[in-house]
Amino acid sequence: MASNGQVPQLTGWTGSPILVGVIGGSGLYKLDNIQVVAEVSVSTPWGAPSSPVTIAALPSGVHVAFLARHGRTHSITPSAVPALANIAALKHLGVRAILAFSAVGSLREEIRPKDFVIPSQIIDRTKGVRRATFFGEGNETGVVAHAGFGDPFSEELRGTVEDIVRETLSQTNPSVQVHGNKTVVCMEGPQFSTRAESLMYRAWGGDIINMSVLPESKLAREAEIAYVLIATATDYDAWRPASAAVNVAEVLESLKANVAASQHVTLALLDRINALVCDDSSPAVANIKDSMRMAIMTRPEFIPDIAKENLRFLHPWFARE
Ligand SMILES: CSC[C@H]1O[C@H](OP(=O)(O)O)[C@H](O)[C@@H]1O
Ligand SMILES: Nc1ncnc2[nH]cnc12
Repeated sequence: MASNGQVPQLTGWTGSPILVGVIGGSGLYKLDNIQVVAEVSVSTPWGAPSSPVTIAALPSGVHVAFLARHGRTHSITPSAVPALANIAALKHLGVRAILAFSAVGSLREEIRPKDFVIPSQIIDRTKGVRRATFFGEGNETGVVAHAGFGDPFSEELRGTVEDIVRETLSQTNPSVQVHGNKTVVCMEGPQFSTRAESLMYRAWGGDIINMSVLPESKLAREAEIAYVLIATATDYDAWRPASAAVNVAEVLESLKANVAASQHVTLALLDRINALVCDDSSPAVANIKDSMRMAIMTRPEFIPDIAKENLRFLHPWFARE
């Protein structure tokens, strides 16, 4: 913070690369108890992110980045989140790992409202209205890439995040349970599901449901960023016959406690995840780095210059081939 108490507003970041980014979901619009050192308005070839990126300094001196998915005033619908700009902005700052928070509905009795879930799989129920790739659309028409997405979350970080979340909450929020290896259904929204849909998602093997993990996680994969979802349950969606179907009032009731717990969890995670990704040879970094080079089908001489120029924002190696 500047000596006049104002946070410097920047248009770019010239400090050392920021390795860990946090995307805050519903209710989580800022990080508490971490010193904010700057706010950066990053402009990307895919437009402006949902909010300026807050740069914060941990007591260790490590810098981290924070972005509010729906904007700081929650004014962006799930379908309209500028996910390409959000991921590109974080990548441009140097981010190698994203911890993405999300409020979710529970499709299982044992996942109770206020519990935390670190999922391992996704079922896509979005409706094709969200641009879901950096390759082959918009100014990037003419370059085709197929990223691997069989394991949609970082397999190298997911278990560690789950352990740290469990360890932290056992001290700060002992009644909260932490669930791993679950499947998140991502629906379009903004309306919640019908009871029939909710029952169908259970039959498909869905454990939790949100409106946000796609295309965010796909774009992170294309940006070669390790991505982990930290889901906090707010409700039982619409599948329980004897209970009212989910509504916003019910979500808000759990959200306050979930956000307070998420702040504890974030503080505990940031230094440790940063330590895991600061080494180039760590599996979390090495296993994803350059993965997109192998995923591009179009020969470099056929890729339009504008596409190369834009994609260089994400992958500096791109236009030089
Ligand atoms: C407020 S209920 C529906 C809304 O909440 C979740 O948002 P986020 O993932 O950003 O926490 C869910 O995905 C919906 O967008
Ligand atoms: N039941 C639900 N469906 C979709 N997104 C949600 N976010 C929180 N609860 C949800």
